[in-house]
Amino acid sequence: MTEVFLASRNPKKLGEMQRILAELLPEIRVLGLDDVDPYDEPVEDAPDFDGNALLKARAGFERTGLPSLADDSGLAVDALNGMPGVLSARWSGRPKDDDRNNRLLLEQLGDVPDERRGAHFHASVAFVHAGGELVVGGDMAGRVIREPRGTGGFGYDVLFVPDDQDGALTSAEMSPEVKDAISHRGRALREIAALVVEVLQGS
Ligand SMILES: O=P(O)(O)OP(=O)(O)OP(=O)(O)OC[C@H]1O[C@@H](n2cnc3c(O)ncnc32)[C@H](O)[C@@H]1O
Ligand SMILES: [Mg+2]
Repeated sequence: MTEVFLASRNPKKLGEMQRILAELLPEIRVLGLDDVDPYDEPVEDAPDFDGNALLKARAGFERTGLPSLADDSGLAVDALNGMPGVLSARWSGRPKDDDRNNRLLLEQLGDVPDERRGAHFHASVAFVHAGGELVVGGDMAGRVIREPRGTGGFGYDVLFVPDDQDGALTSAEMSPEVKDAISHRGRALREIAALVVEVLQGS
């Protein structure tokens, strides 16, 4: 069984990446941080998504010796000048809490009219292995609505209506397959996939 380490503690994110990778490499085992001996995880203090993805993937490779992937992602809201951005996970403070983050975002955007509620998700996916490292990005454009809708996905999905798919459903109301097809994470992971497959099949 081919193994890749995915340096993430977010089970929903891990699940999405596992799903997308399984399509490309049916015999793949994706290990998360909970599946390996604990190590001191790096503080996600880089100024941008690429930097944070790389520092998580580098630490993963150094500690496990396995080809390692990491995703750093977030929601960039136009009316907030691109925030929460790299601060998305803990926007309303520690410990990380998706519902509290969503409530805070809604409050902050309370006076922002519909035509100025544009936003996009970004994911940077880094891949670090014995032969080198690479980072690629993907985006999903849309807008922030005024109350949560849907039970799928995670994080800010309940508040986000992607422009794709007629701009009707939130990314929490879409099937997992549709979200993967249009999401920031799906786009970035599919772009990096050829190299991942090559490295994993050769190992
Ligand atoms: O760092 P790891 O351990 O991978 O897990 P994390 O949840 O802390 O992940 P990030 O540091 O990359 O923060 C990403 C945050 O951005 C938000 N986010 C990212 N992708 C999302 C998506 O597809 N749908 C909804 N929210 C998303 C959500 O709040 C995440 O917690
Ligand atoms: Mg994080």
